[in-house]
Amino acid sequence: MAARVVGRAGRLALVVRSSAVRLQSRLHGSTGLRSGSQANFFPPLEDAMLPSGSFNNRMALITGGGTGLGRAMTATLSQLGAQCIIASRKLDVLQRTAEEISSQTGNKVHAVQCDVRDPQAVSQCVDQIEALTGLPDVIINNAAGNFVCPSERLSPNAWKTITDIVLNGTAFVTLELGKRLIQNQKGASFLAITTIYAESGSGFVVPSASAKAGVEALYKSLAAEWGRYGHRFNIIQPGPIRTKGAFSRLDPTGAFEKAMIDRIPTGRLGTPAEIANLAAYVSSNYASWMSGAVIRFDGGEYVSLAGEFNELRSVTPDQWKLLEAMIRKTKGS
Ligand SMILES: CC/C=C\C/C=C\CC/C=C/C=C/C(=O)SCCNC(=O)CCNC(=O)[C@H](O)C(C)(C)COP(=O)(O)OP(=O)(O)OC[C@H]1O[C@@H](n2cnc3c(N)ncnc32)[C@H](O)[C@@H]1OP(=O)(O)O
Ligand SMILES: NC(=O)C1=CN([C@@H]2O[C@H](COP(=O)(O)OP(=O)(O)OC[C@H]3O[C@@H](n4cnc5c(N)ncnc54)[C@H](OP(=O)(O)O)[C@@H]3O)[C@@H](O)[C@H]2O)C=CC1
Repeated sequence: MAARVVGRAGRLALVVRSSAVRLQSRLHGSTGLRSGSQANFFPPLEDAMLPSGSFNNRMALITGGGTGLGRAMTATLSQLGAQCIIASRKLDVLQRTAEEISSQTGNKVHAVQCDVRDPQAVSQCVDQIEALTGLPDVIINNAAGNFVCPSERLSPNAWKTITDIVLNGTAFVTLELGKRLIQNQKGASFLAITTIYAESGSGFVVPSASAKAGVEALYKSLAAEWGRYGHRFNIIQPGPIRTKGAFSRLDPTGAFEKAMIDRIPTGRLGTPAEIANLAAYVSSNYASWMSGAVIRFDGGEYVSLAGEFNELRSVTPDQWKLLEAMIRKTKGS
């Protein structure tokens, strides 16, 4: 009896699987029933969302602001009136970005070299910022390092490099600025950019997952402790958004991108402008009651990966009739 049930279930699974695969390949190539078409429902809007002038007379520090998502956040804040400071290791990249953005927005963007792994360099960078603009009102901890690697291949220095940039770097920048802001009785909005796997953990990016989880604990803890000094601490967990920095280190051959898009319910990657709008909102006075928040911004990827039954999206209506009939026939346990 048991063998008959297993046999029938096995045959059904095969039928369901093979017809789903046939349908998938007819509609969308070899994999992914759902990629592409539903993205039309979710077009990305690229223009700045907040009223112009929302950041007038405000200073914003964005670490890693020379490239990728940090650059997009800088462009949006600058467009909305902020004077921005971007900081990272490569001064030439920072200077190019700063010139490009200020020439478009008419607002000054300053470039300051800083390796966030070095607490002394961070302290000197903050000295420079104080001299250039005064202490910032907005701090976005966006700088990061990452690469995919089986954990058994990680050297101690590989582990240290990622955790130093992501966790220690964020802590050094946050503590240095926090202490000086407290001394000067000035409030500020702190935002950390983490990732959806800071919550779940993920194989093959273990130093990054561990360090990003640490950043989330740091920001939630300080949200509780430093509200009394006028500081807000929030976190954005982005899903996949194409940048050279991330994609060259996480998907160097491009082999995983389609599978990744297929599992995103909104059917597409995010865009830098979309996350820049969210970061601007969280950092603005429109969000002055938001602190300790963790905002997942991933097109639905996290819940899509988490739900055990989500693969049933590929079951067709005819197959559902068959499945329902089988389930209804079952009596007792
Ligand atoms: C389908 C998937 C596609 C995309 C997925 C998209 C979204 C999913 C969620 C994504 C989350 C993304 C999170 C991110 O953080 S993306 C940000 C990526 N950007 C960067 O990493 C920019 C900065 N990175 C760097 O500068 C370098 O990559 C590095 C290595 C982090 C730091 O450079 P540095 O010069 O300081 O360090 P090195 O001396 O080169 O290396 C130090 C140490 O690490 C070892 N190492 C380096 N690379 C590797 C590697 N690929 N594999 C294993 N080990 C590596 C290196 O050998 C050194 O160790 P020792 O030899 O000294 O022992
Ligand atoms: N793109 C994506 O899909 C996702 C990105 N994220 C997060 O978004 C943020 C931005 O990533 P993204 O724009 O994609 O990638 P980038 O590689 O473009 O950005 C990383 C930035 O960090 C800076 N940086 C690296 N190491 C240091 C250091 N030691 N000191 C100071 N700055 C440093 C780099 O500048 P420099 O080399 O000049 O130092 C670079 O500008 C990161 O926090 C990342 O973890 C999270 C989830 C998904």
